[in-house]
Amino acid sequence: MGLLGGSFNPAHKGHRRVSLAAKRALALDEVWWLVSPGNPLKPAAGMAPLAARLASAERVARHAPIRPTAIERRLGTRYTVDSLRKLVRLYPQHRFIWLMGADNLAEFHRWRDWRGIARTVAIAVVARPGYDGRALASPAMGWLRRHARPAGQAKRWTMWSLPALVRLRFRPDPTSATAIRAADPAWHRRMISSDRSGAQAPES
Ligand SMILES: Nc1ncnc2c1ncn2[C@@H]1O[C@H](COP(=O)(O)OP(=O)(O)OP(=O)(O)O)[C@@H](O)[C@H]1O
Ligand SMILES: O=C(O)c1ccc[n+]([C@@H]2O[C@H](COP(=O)([O-])O)[C@@H](O)[C@H]2O)c1
Repeated sequence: MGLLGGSFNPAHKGHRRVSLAAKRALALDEVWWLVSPGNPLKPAAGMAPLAARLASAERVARHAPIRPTAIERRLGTRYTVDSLRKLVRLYPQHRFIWLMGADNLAEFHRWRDWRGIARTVAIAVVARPGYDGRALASPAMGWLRRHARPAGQAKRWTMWSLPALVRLRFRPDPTSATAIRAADPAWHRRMISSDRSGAQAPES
């Protein structure tokens, strides 16, 4: 399974494209979207309610092998390292790979126990316009570089010993939630609040 964590404030076609391209490149069954209760590094101001963000994710993921979830709310976790440790225990039948855009890799050294994340699951980084240079020069990459695997072997990721990092290059997609919010600050008011915001386990 691929895991794409995010604020999804709101979800957009970049999330969908990246997920489907990663699914193909890594031969994944599905991509689960972890719609975050709140990114620990982002201010709460300007963050739409979880129900609206999850509803936007459900809309964007429609008819795709993508499962939007608010599982971190159910697990009571906010830091990725905690979420991943719980998911790995909860779903021993699955192997997980963490997907993230290059913008997140550029900041990865600020995440709680980021080396612990890399020791828990494999990581796939997707190129993102404007961020790739910074991501490559980032403090986390200084450590992760020695664990890099060739993209040509990406489909074998479940065989890799950890830590393992693969950089995937697809046609870059410049879509960003920041630009969408700037053009339409009230987007979340139109989202029908969903009963499912209580965060289904993906298989429940
Ligand atoms: N266009 C894109 N190309 C590659 N990765 C992306 C793209 N958009 C989002 N991502 C990745 O998806 C994950 C969730 O992103 P997020 O929900 O923060 O969207 P965003 O567009 O980056 O939002 P914001 O502009 O508010 O920071 C992150 O790992 C991010 O890097
Ligand atoms: O665990 C951390 O310290 C941490 C710090 C910043 C971001 N994250 C996670 O990174 C993912 C992407 O967040 P965002 O807001 O850039 O979409 C999301 O799952 C967050 O919970 C996690």
